[in-house]
Amino acid sequence: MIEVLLGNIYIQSFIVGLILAAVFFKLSRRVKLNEPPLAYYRIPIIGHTWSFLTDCEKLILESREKYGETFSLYVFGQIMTIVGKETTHEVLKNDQVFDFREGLRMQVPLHLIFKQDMIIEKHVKITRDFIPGKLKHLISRIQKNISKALDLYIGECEEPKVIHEPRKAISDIFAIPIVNIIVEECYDNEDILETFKGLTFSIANLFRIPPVLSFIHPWLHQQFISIPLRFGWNPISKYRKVFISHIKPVIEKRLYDKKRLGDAWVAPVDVLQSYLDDPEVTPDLNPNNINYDYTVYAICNFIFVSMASTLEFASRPLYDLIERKQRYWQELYQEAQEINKQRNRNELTLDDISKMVKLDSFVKESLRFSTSIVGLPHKCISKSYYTFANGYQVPSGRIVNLNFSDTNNDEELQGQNPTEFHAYRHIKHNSPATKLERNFLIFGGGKHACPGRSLAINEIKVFLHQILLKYDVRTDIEEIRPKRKYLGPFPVPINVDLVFENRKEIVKN
Ligand code: HEM
Repeated sequence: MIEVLLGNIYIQSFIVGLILAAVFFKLSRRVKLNEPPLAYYRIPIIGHTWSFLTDCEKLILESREKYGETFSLYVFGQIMTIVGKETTHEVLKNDQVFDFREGLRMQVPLHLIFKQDMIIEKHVKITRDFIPGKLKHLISRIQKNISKALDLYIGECEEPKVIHEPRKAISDIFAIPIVNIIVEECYDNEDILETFKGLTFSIANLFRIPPVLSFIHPWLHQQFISIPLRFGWNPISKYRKVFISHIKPVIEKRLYDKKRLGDAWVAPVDVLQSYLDDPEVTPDLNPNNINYDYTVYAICNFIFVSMASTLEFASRPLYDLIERKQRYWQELYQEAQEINKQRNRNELTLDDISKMVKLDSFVKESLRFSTSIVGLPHKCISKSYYTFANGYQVPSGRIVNLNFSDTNNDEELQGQNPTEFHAYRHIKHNSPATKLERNFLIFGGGKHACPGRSLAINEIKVFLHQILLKYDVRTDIEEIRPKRKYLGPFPVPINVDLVFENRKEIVKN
């Protein structure tokens, strides 16, 4: 019967008419938006993808010049909007409309890796409470651990010592203080160190998978990258066993000591303890009743967020310093020595570290130069569309990227010669590296700005301070920067051999 009906030409025309009417009705109800100009491209489907990957700097600069502050590009099968210095803060401040986590999810489904959104929320809260509240206490441990790690991975260099793959050595050095902050007892446990680093790199590598399927539809890429996770594979599963075998005895001992000593028990100051203090994880202080699954995912989330960015950016200031050795090394050494003398070579306090103003400004300038050309993808999550203050409108679901180079190259925001590395440009504005400002975007901005930034900056400063006092570092390679400056929008990491030698001049009190 149905076949007969469908075979009838009148019925067929009626069905096609209905479908067309439905499509027309839907389209006519869609509000016509005043979208940002879509930059011209020659090849359909490919759009701007090729130039975005091979010469992003030129593509962004030329599009900015031609179309103004806000424009769109067609990359990997979807339109992305790029906003410049005027609109960047509108995106960062408006977290009800522009969501960075959702933006990241389009690339890697972090919510499936860490299982629950709640873990991410709690993690952010714990970082916000823990880092500023405890940094004063942690700074002593950070110094001891960086010093130990330097001894371990660089050591005494009576004779010049070549460090091959310094990026790896620097990651190893930074992993030690970070692990110590997460689980105090485990910082020198090799299995745990390897687990923490392995986990960070496994998740970070997922971001490197090019979203080729997005050429057909972005949804397909998201499904493709989620398939292994939906079928039970998870980068965390690989490390779970080692993790639990080491963390479980630590948790059991803490709970046992707490019960035994009562008020006399001094709780360790670390991230694990912040989770153990949560009644959801440890409802009755019973070691047999710990929500280990939750603890593992929560700690893994902390590891990934704190390690991935710190390890990514930690080596850059050292390379910048070596590249500009003639100009800055001696001056920064003198500042380090002066502060060291004032403290009688005792451990530094946070106040002492904040007195390293030249080093701080140097680190800030180095990080300013480490930002990608465009980045921090935010997804527009408003119900139907959003209208920017400049009048342009973007539909819900649109990815909005920030044009960092527009902010970085602006003379009004950065001062004279913004494209040149000028280490002390931030001193006169009394603007330390941890301060969130319109001209410094590496830590984002608004309500979701990085809550771990004071930890990261202090670690980098302590690391450089100790290097300056102990070593003379050089490279025998003439051009340390790779020929190609950017890979897509990201700066190509520098990783040339470094030669360390003990500093000949003895530090005198
Ligand atoms: C040089 C090192 C670091 C860089 C460049 C960095 C950068 C960033 C950026 C750009 C964001 C997004 C900000 C936004 O949405 O506006 C962010 C968020 C975050 N960072 Fe960092 N970060 C670093 C180190 C750390 C460390 C060491 C921790 C933890 C101890 C940490 C914890 C977090 C958390 C929890 C968030 C999410 C905040 C939220 O969603 O409200 N970061 N970070």
